Amino acid sequence: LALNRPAEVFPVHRIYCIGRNYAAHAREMGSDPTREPPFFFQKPNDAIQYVAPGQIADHPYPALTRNYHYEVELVAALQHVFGYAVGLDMTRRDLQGDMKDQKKPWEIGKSFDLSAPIGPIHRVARTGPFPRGAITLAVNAPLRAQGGDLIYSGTPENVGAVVRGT
Ligand SMILES: O=C(O)/C=C/C(=O)CC(=O)C(=O)O
Repeated sequence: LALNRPAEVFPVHRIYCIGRNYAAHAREMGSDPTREPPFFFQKPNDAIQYVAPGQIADHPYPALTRNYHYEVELVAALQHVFGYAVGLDMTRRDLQGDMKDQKKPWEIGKSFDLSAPIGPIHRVARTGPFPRGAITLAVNAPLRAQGGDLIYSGTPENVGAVVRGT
């Protein structure tokens, strides 16, 4: 995975995502954030779709779903914390919902090719830590969402459906 300086890369080992890390997102998905702590799920390495700064990526609308969602998240690249990036935890929400109903793992809804688009990693040595700050996503222009191993830290709230391109 590329860093924000040319010719430097971060070798990705595992991709962990934190589920229901933000109370507002737990609520918007219909669960009660006071009843359970956050938890982890994983995406495979080929979920990564690197998007260079200033580029518009061609992201395929995946098979099987009729309700494909974006979730924008702060990503921490670990070696302690080596750096930060902004990533999307793309979600086949209808398939995830079916698995939730059956109390089964969410893999089919969360863990598929290109389901983890991500920008460059910014070294923490240059940025410093982020004790607070906004995470924003512009969907076709307007702002919609705030908010070794990569930790997708969970979406704050305001997830939304992806509209199939032409
Ligand atoms: O509770 C749900 O129905 C859905 C939760 C998620 O999709 C969890 C996340 O991916 C997150 O918290 O970012």
